Amino acid sequence: MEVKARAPGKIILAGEHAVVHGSTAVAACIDLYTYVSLRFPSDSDDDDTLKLVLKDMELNFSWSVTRIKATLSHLGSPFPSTPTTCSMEVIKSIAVLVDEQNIPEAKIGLSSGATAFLWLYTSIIGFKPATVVVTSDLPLGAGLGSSAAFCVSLTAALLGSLNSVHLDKNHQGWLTYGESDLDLLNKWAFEGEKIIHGKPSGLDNTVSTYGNIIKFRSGNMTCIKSNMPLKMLITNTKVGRNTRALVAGVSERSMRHPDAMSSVFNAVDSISKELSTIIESPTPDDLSITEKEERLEELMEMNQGLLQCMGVSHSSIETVLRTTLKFKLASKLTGAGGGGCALTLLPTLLSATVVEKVTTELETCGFQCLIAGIGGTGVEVCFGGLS
Ligand SMILES: Nc1ncnc2c1ncn2[C@@H]1O[C@H](COP(=O)(O)OP(=O)(O)OP(=O)(O)O)[C@@H](O)[C@H]1O
Ligand SMILES: C[C@@](O)(CCO)CC(=O)[O-]
Ligand SMILES: [Mg+2]
Repeated sequence: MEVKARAPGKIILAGEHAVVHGSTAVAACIDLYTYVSLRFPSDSDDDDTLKLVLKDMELNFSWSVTRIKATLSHLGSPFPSTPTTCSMEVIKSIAVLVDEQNIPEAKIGLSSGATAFLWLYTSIIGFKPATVVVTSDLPLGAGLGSSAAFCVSLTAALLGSLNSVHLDKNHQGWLTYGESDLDLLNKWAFEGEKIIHGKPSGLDNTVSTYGNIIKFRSGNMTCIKSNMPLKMLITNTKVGRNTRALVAGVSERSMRHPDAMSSVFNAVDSISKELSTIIESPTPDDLSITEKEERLEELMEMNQGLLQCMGVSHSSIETVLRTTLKFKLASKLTGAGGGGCALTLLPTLLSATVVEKVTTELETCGFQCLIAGIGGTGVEVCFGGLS
């Protein structure tokens, strides 16, 4: 049997980092996906290996199931309906299994992904041989939620292989999970994100699971129905960074300056709330589309200033801000910052010539630009053929 799953990446319109400290954030999924295929060997195959193939990275991991079982069977796996946090002790045991794979130094960042994989696989499936193949449209470690899309798509494929989920396995093409299965899936993906991020807010896995545009605060989400066109240029500075280190850096700063940082987080909370109100408010209302766009641009600039206060901007992001400002366009970093991607609002009346000019200038700096569709469906699974 083969189960395929795909989960989208995301952009954060407002509230990254502050959301880890209890502020509101607004995020939308984008139409770039991570894909997972899960295949169990037939009973006649004499196969004792669990394989993880990271196709885009040209990396093949393979573990003996007997060896994994010797390391983890004391946990009582599998426990698919009880999402559980991987303890530090178990992370260390899994790290030994991952280290044995001799990941090249240049790709060592993938070890946290491999650790999350082993935790999710053994917790949900147990000790069974299988081959899991992962591919992704998303740049890794660039602020577009690759870690969450990885955890969500993997969990979707794993849960999809169980008989306990409520899915029509004869359906041809992509299928969405029902609400209670989605809730379970999201909880497991959050446990995977904890292994990769350290202290995630849950925003990224939630938007990848449920899709749409969401407002999120302290683990609770509300879907936002946008009443205006939202076209964003995404610029990838290609400066690598790691969300875990950036999140830890903000927490350290907030321990050194608790009062000042709490004011920063409060200001971000107000920005996210105002931004979601503007997006949702009916048009024509008291504000025209252009007026709404101007307010959004101002809020994005304010949010970017506060992200600078948190210490997560980067000279490459400042270059994007300066370049887009020459064309009177507002930008902010998106995701964890420290490099990675920036968002630029493209107003409805902006001419195609200006979009082309700004894109060319950003690309001349060595950056990569794209316009993604935002706010579509979240995670999906597939058992049959895909047309
Ligand atoms: N397709 C994938 N295959 C394996 N591991 C992955 C994959 N995608 C992400 N990861 C894991 O997630 C890590 C990147 O996560 P990180 O949170 O730092 O960045 P991001 O999720 O792309 O950005 P952000 O969290 O700011 O949105 C990778 O180093 C890897 O360990
Ligand atoms: C930086 C952060 O706010 C968003 C990363 O995409 C971390 C998180 O919310 O877990
Ligand atoms: Mg991430």
